[in-house]
Order: sequence, then structure tokens, then C-alpha cells
Amino acid sequence: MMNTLRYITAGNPRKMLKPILWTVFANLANLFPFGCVAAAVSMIYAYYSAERPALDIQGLWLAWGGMVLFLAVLFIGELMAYRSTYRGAYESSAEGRAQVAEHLRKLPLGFLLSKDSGELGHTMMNDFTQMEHAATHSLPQLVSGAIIPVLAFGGLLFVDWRLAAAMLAGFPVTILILWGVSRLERKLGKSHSQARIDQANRLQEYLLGMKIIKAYNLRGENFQRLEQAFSRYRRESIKLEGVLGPFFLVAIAFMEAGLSLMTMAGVYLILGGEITVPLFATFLLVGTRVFDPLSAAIMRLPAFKYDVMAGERIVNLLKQPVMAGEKEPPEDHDIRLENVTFAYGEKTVLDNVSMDMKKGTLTAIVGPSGSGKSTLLRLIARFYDPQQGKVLFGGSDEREMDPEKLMKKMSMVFQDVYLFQDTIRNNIRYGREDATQEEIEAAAKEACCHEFIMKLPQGYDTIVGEGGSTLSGGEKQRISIARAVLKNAPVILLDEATSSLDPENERDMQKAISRLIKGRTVILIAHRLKTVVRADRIVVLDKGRVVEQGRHEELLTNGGLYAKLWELQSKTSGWRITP
Ligand SMILES: Nc1ncnc2c1ncn2[C@@H]1O[C@H](COP(=O)(O)OP(=O)(O)OP(=O)(O)O)[C@@H](O)[C@H]1O
Repeated sequence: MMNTLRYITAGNPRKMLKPILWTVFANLANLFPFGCVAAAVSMIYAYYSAERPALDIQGLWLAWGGMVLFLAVLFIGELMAYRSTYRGAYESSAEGRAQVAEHLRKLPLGFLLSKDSGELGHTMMNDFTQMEHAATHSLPQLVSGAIIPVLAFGGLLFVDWRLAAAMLAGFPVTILILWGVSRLERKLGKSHSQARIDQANRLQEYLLGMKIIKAYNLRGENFQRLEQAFSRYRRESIKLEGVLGPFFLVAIAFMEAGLSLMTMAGVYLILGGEITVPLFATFLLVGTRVFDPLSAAIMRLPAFKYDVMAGERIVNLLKQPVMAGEKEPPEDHDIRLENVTFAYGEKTVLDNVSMDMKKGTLTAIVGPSGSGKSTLLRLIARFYDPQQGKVLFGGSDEREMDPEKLMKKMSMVFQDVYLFQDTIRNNIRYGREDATQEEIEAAAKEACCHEFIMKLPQGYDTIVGEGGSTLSGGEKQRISIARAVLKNAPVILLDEATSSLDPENERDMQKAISRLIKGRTVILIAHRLKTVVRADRIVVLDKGRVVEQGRHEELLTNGGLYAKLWELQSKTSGWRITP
């Protein structure tokens, strides 16, 4: 029960306390006007059955006054319930979304990469929307649907226990059916939920892959997978409704059977002279008022359970452990890898790697494709922690450091530059949020992008497409260099572009990179001879192991893998070290 409440409020049940209390209050207030009607009926009945010589006018006025008063209280209660429910639901989901987004930022990249981005997007949007729905349409009604009958029946028991017992007669069967069906409900709900997430993933894949589909004139497989996901979702939806619906209808039928039983018992007791007609009328009125919200609440149960699963996914995401470490990184920034072993799942990608990167030097990492170069950079940036060994920053284990503070010490320029759908100015500003326009322009000039930016229709205010789709690869990479210049971190992690650029772009890029790395500690994945030749140290990786280390001339003399790669690459026109 507590878990359900925690899940359905994304771990923040207090937000829904007020709406629940107001809804219970409004539903209780809803019973009282009928009490007044019953009292008035009783007075009129007393007069007509000649129990009283005159109509109790004063009593009738009182009953009428009471009814107006309770209707006013009911109105206020409903208004407050409505307002607090919507406010509570939307506030808690807005806070929850921000909390999840913040949490995602702190999770190890490894966790994020293991998830489909569609799945996380589904949690951020659909799961929260479902919770809003549950909080506004189900939770307060369900809680009050459970509390009101207990209170009402408790009251009626004191009035006449036989009628109250008849009214409740079907309840045990109803509860038994609901309890019995809940496991089935969870099972069907889970596969329905999964089908819905799959559908979102396939749709995202289809849209992202559209360029390739068009470029290669593909029709089939991607669309087929999407179609299959659509039809699985349809099947699961029909199954969920079709299988569960009848159980709930039967549960409601048993509950409402109590009303007819009570009617029979009432007639019998009236005939026996044991109860009066007004008393019976009171039971009928209150009974129907209590059963209506309860039936509605039962019909909401499947959707509610489904919403609880959405909340559970959110809470589980929030439970994922963030990267530990609180220490401030030291001023010194020598970097050292000590016997580092790292695997993606089962696959070992770096095997007992040790290396030193001294402050102010340039280290080039070379090696065949798949040898683990990018992974090495990711470990230095603490996107992941190694399974064995240590990555030391300024002599301290990076595992003890706050990842965000560590990140302030490093700038990364990778090949797959992501630009946000925002102005060029803001995209550069990600390097340092408080940078002024002058500083942004100065960084852009350093990174050789000022000129091309000024040629764009709105200059720095030009909005780039999502992912930077409106700019060329070289332009995007220079913008990411401008970000790094602005960030002014002492360590630069750089993955040289492998894609060939036109000569002008190439020249600008080289100029931008040379300016960026000047006087800093640089670790770069080298694909070009120029950078390798002047590196202070070259580390050669092969199948996740360091097979050679040293300066260019030393390695050439050694005649090992580096010499082979060098010879191979020098012969080709490509000027590239990675084969
Ligand atoms: N996120 C990941 N999950 C699982 N395996 C991965 C992941 N990233 C990389 N790998 C695998 O780890 C190995 C090393 O990859 P890495 O990208 O570090 O190599 P690389 O030397 O940078 O290659 P390249 O020069 O082609 O970019 C490869 O076999 C790759 O398939």
C-alpha cells in the first residue's frame, strides 16, 4: 500500500495528501444533503401517517436550511479538492521530471548507454503523464471510494444492523474477485507497458533512421519492425481490456447485489413493522450514494494499477545509484592509469593498462580500430569507472572525486559533436554559462568559426537544427572547439576527426586545434601523422593492451606495431594512423 502510494506520486506522497483529504471531505459532505432529504421525508411521512397532527414546518425549514448549508459546504469541498488535486498533480510531476532529469545527468554514462533513449524519453513524458492522470483522476477518488463506504456503513450499522449487513452482503465476493484478479492484472499490465515502450523505441528508431532509409532506398525491415510494434501494442491493449473488464463488472455486480438484498430485507422488515418507511428510504438514498463512487473507483482500478507501474519505473530510475565521490579534484593535473581493466558487460576492452600523462604534455593514443582508444578517453573523463585498477588525477583516485567538479577540469572535443537546437551563441556558451558576448566571440575567433558564423543569416543568433543538422561536420567540430576554448580547462581530451574535410576546412580545423591545445595537457586519439610526430609520448594500443609507448623516433626504431602502422599509413595518401 505504501509502495503504491510512493510509486503513484513518483516518490513524493506528501504532495497528494491535501487533495486526498479534500476529496474525502467533499464526498462526505455529499452524503449530508441526502440526510436532510431523508429527515424531511420522515417528517412528511409522520404527518401523512397521522403520527403527528400537524406538519412540522419548523423542522422542514431546518431540513431545507441544512440541505442548502451542506450543498454550500459540498461546493467548497469540491472546489478545494479540484484545485488542490490539479495543483498537486502537476506540481509533483513537474518537480519529478526535473528530479529525474537531474538524476540522469549524474548517472554513469554506462547506464544511459545501456538504455534505449526511447525508453528514457517514454519515462520522462508518458510515465509522468500517466501519473498526472492517476493523481487527477484516480488516486483521490480511489482513496475516498474506500474510506466513505466504511464510514457510511459504520454509521448505518448503528441505525439498523440488519439492513446494513444486507447492503454489505456482496462485498466479500467483490474483494475476493479484486484480490484474485490483481496478479493477472499485473502480468497483463507489464506486457502491455512493455509493448508501449517498444512502440516508442521503434518509432524513434524509424524516425532517426529515415535518412539512411531514403539514402539506400530501403523500404522493408525498419518499417516492418515498427508495424510489428504497433500491432503488438494493439493486441496487448485488447487483451488487457478484454480479459480484465468482465472480472471488474462481475465484482461490481456482486457489490450492487447487496442493494437488492437490502431492498428485499427492507420490505420484509417494514411488513413486520420493525422499521419505518423513512428509515428504509434513508438506507436506499445513502446506499446508492455510496455505491456509485465505489463502482466508479473499481472501474478505475486497472488503469490505476497501470499508472502505478509507470510510477514504479520512475522510482526505480531514481533509485539507480549515481556516480559516487565528493572530493574536489586537486590543482595538479598529472593523469595516471594504474593497471586499468575495463569491460562493457562481458567484453573486456582495456586489459591491465598503465600509462602516465604529465601536466603540460601531449599524449597521442594510436592503434587499430576497436583497440579501445575512445574507451580510454571515456575512463579518463570518468564516464565510467574501471572494474579493476585506478585512474588517478593529480595523484588521487578519480572515484573519490565529484564527477561534475572533475568535468570542470577537462574539455572534450569528440568527433560526434552534438549541438542543441538553440542559437549558435548559446551552443558555444555551454562551455561556460556566465560567458559574455565578447568572450563568446573571442572563443569563436580562436576556434576559426567567427567568420562562418557572421556569414549566417542571423549571425550568432542563428538557430541550429537539432543535433546541429544545419551545419557541416567541420563547422560543428569547430563550434565544439570554441566551447572548449571558452571553458578554458587545463586538460583537453581530443578525438581528431577521421572524416576528410575540404582543404580550407582542414586548415581552419588544424589552426583551431593547435590554438586550443597550446600550453595544456592534451590526450588525443591521433589519426594524423602531424600530431603524432610532435607528441611528447605516443601510446600504442592493440586489443585493449598497451603494446608500445614512447616518442615517435623511439617507436620507429623499435620496429613494432607503431612502425608497421606508420609505414602502412605513409604509403597511402590518407595520412592516417588508424587503419
Ligand atoms: N558502449 C559500448 N558498449 C559495448 N561495447 C562497446 C561500447 N563502446 C565500444 N564498445 C566496444 O569496445 C571496443 C573498443 O571500442 P573503442 O570505441 O574504445 O575503440 P576505438 O579504438 O576507439 O575504435 P575506433 O578507432 O574504431 O573508434 C570495440 O570492440 C567496441 O565494439
